[in-house]
Amino acid sequence: MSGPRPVVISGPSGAGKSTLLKKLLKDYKGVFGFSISHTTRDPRPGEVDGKDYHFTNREAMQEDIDKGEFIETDEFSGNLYGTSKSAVQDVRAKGLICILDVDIAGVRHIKETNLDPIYISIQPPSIEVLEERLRGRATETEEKIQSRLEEARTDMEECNEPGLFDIVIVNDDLDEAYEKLQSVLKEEITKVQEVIKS
Ligand SMILES: Nc1ncnc2c1ncn2[C@@H]1O[C@H](COP(=O)(O)OP(=O)(O)OP(=O)(O)O)[C@@H](O)[C@H]1O
Ligand SMILES: Nc1nc2c(ncn2[C@@H]2O[C@H](COP(=O)(O)O)[C@@H](O)[C@H]2O)c(=O)[nH]1
Repeated sequence: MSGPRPVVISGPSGAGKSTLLKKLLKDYKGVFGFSISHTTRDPRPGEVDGKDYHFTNREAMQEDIDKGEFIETDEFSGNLYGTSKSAVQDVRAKGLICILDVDIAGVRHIKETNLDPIYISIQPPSIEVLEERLRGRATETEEKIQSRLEEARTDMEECNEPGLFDIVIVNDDLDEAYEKLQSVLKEEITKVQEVIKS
């Protein structure tokens, strides 16, 4: 499919991906579109089905996976997550920059496809800060916090693997991290803005 390059955002749970993406989507209305993933986890307070995720159950999701409807899926912290082909096509059909928020296993799966996105890793300044953020968000049980921190240790080690990401952004100061994110995406943003103007 032609159009702007998609963007894959990855990084440990609690690093600040959603915070940065919400700002980006708000500041660049009509430029970006979010690929709405499927998940078997329960919605958090305030999350909306069909907006934040397609909340589903394991049986239904497995059936759709077996039908070949997903680009990639992964088991993360006891739940199934996945990007459906239609989630990406819906955004790209509108000429928008498609943003995918996936874990590091998802990044590796996407590398095997012909999507050709820009790969960005958002990292916390340290595991201690990450733990504080996860606890501060107050959305996970103690067991889930521990399992997410375990996944985070692997992510923090693997993110600097040569060729895996185009850029690793450390989200310490939010404004600085957002500046870096915008600057990596500038070329694609400009392309879409020029199409809008023409
Ligand atoms: N630079 C920052 N400084 C301080 N707090 C931050 C910063 N960035 C994000 N946070 C806070 O950290 C918490 C986790 O952020 P967020 O939910 O965006 O993480 P995430 O990477 O999207 O996690 P997940 O993958 O679990 O969805 C939130 O409470 C958010 O407000
Ligand atoms: N491989 C995939 N990973 C995904 C997808 N959607 C989200 N995620 C990742 O899951 C964890 C946890 O997310 P949370 O919303 O439960 O906190 C996080 O790292 C996301 O990036 C997906 O479609 N595929």
